[in-house]
Amino acid sequence: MKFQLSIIGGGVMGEAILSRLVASHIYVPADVCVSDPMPERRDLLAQKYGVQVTPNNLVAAEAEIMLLAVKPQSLSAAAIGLSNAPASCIVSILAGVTLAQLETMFPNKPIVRAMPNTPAQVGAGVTAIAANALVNSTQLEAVRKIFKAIGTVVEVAESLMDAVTGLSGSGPAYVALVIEAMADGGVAAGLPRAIAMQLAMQTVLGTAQLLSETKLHPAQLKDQVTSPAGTTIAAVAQLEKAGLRSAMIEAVLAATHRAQELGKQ
Ligand SMILES: NC(=O)C1=CN([C@@H]2O[C@H](COP(=O)(O)OP(=O)(O)OC[C@H]3O[C@@H](n4cnc5c(N)ncnc54)[C@H](OP(=O)(O)O)[C@@H]3O)[C@@H](O)[C@H]2O)C=CC1
Ligand SMILES: O=C(O)[C@@H]1CCC=N1
Repeated sequence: MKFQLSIIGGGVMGEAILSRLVASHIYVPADVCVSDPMPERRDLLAQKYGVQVTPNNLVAAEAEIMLLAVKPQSLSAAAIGLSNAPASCIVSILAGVTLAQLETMFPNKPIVRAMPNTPAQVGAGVTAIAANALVNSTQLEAVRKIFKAIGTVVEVAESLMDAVTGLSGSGPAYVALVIEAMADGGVAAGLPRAIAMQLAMQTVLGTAQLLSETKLHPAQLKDQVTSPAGTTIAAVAQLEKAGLRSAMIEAVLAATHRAQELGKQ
């Protein structure tokens, strides 16, 4: 096979995955090909990572693993002529697009559906994967290795992939909104912007680390912070009044439903 790995679509996620794979020496850059329609994008990726680039998806399809990283709306166009792609294994990170749909486009191929997230850019992503019946253990291990390079990997039933998309796939945007809003609150209370941002970010990072390392339930942590008649319970009362928890639940459900809609297009 001409390439060990090809990435169809060198956008935000394509580059995030590529950058970590090259940095961790999982692939030799010359064995990787990225296909993208934009010449400027191709030039940038070739220069920055030393990989092969092409505007032609058929060229990129000559790879052991072909990773689809285009928008769901671009999939039909990107897949033209690829139904008999020589690729040994196909991996899709597209929101909403099901294994059944991919199996129709790529008949009789081993296919893995995956949902990573943007902390992949700094190796702190989380990716859920679900494979079809044709994926063998060597191929699954190779796919796991790709996603381990960008963070942690969990295997889920394919029926849960839209929910994963609604939670962790889209989740970095929710957390970013929370951090921005916390910093705005700090500024409203008189803190300089840069310090407010640092405090907000480190509070989110540190809290996630604390929960992860101690395995405390979030409610126990909240109880540890809330002194009787103190500052925190005054804030928590406001958050409950504003429906923060309900809003977050509805947000994850809305993103899950949207992923289901994207799969129906
Ligand atoms: N962004 C995120 O946080 C996450 C995204 N995803 C999924 O990853 C996929 C990519 O998302 P993202 O990286 O954000 O999107 P981007 O738009 O940044 O990247 C998609 C890339 O594919 C290129 N492209 C368009 N048409 C074709 C084609 N026919 N052949 C080859 N390349 C093509 C685009 O070029 P051009 O811009 O010129 O059209 C663009 O460079 C989506 O399906 C999304 O659902 C999954 C997890 C997280
Ligand atoms: O917003 C989207 O559709 C993509 C999928 C998950 C994160 N971003």
